[in-house]
Amino acid sequence: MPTAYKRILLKLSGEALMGDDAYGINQGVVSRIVAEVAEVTRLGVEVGIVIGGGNIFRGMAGAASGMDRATADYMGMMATIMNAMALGDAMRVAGVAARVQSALNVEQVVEPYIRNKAIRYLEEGKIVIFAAGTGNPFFTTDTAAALRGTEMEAEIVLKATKVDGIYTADPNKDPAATRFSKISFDEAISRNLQVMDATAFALCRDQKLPIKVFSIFKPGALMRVVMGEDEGTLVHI
Ligand SMILES: Nc1ncnc2c1ncn2[C@@H]1O[C@H](COP(=O)(O)OP(=O)(O)OP(=O)(O)O)[C@@H](O)[C@H]1O
Ligand SMILES: O=c1ccn([C@@H]2O[C@H](COP(=O)(O)O)[C@@H](O)[C@H]2O)c(=O)[nH]1
Repeated sequence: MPTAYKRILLKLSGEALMGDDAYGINQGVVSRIVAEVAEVTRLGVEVGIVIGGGNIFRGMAGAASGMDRATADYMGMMATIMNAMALGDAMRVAGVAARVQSALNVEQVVEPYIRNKAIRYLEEGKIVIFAAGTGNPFFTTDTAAALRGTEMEAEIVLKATKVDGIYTADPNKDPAATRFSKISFDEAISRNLQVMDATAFALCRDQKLPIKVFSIFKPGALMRVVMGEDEGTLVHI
């Protein structure tokens, strides 16, 4: 069976990397994610990854506690670099070819984001892990996923998160919330659904780049999404 997509941009939740731990990176979780991504690349799918930072630092929390927002956001972006390095190293251990590129310059540690080089890596079958979000404060890694997905000419952004799709309300707060199997960008934005920020939704809508939201905790879900099976919630034009 052919895959539904040739090139995908996978947004991995930072918070999901904690597993059952209180913070940080759970190696068991990271190894399982690496195995699932590797399985997809073996089918010939080109994979770019944007990783979040919520397991280490979230800028809004810093700002809420009195820290300058931009400073807090730069700390958040640096947290995503740590996650990207951990993921890249787990890929190396698993024998999976991967490169980390950062939107903030930390050249002694990882290479800078260079669009053409990233595309070449993807064409060579290497996974590219995009670190440091967009490189700008006041944004999120969801928006970075929309941006890199557009730049890489991916066919879809896959948001792998802690819930199994988009609900009428946050399912962690409202047990009566029901899941959409698909929803338009306009409806997701007008309903102000907080699963993804409005900037990310708007960029994907304008670039006609669909999004699929699914659970990172559900084994095999990534493969099912890549095979075009019914999984999670599709956000469409
Ligand atoms: N309408 C909704 N449908 C689904 N989830 C929602 C909704 N509204 C809010 N959420 C919340 O959004 C969360 C996912 O977004 P969040 O930004 O917290 O995580 P992430 O982007 O996957 O992770 P990170 O920011 O750590 O990288 C879910 O865990 C859920 O609690
Ligand atoms: O483009 C970006 C991306 C991220 N940030 C900051 O990093 C943290 C962590 O990212 P999450 O998307 O929440 O996982 C975020 O809260 C921002 O503080 C950023 O400033 N710019």
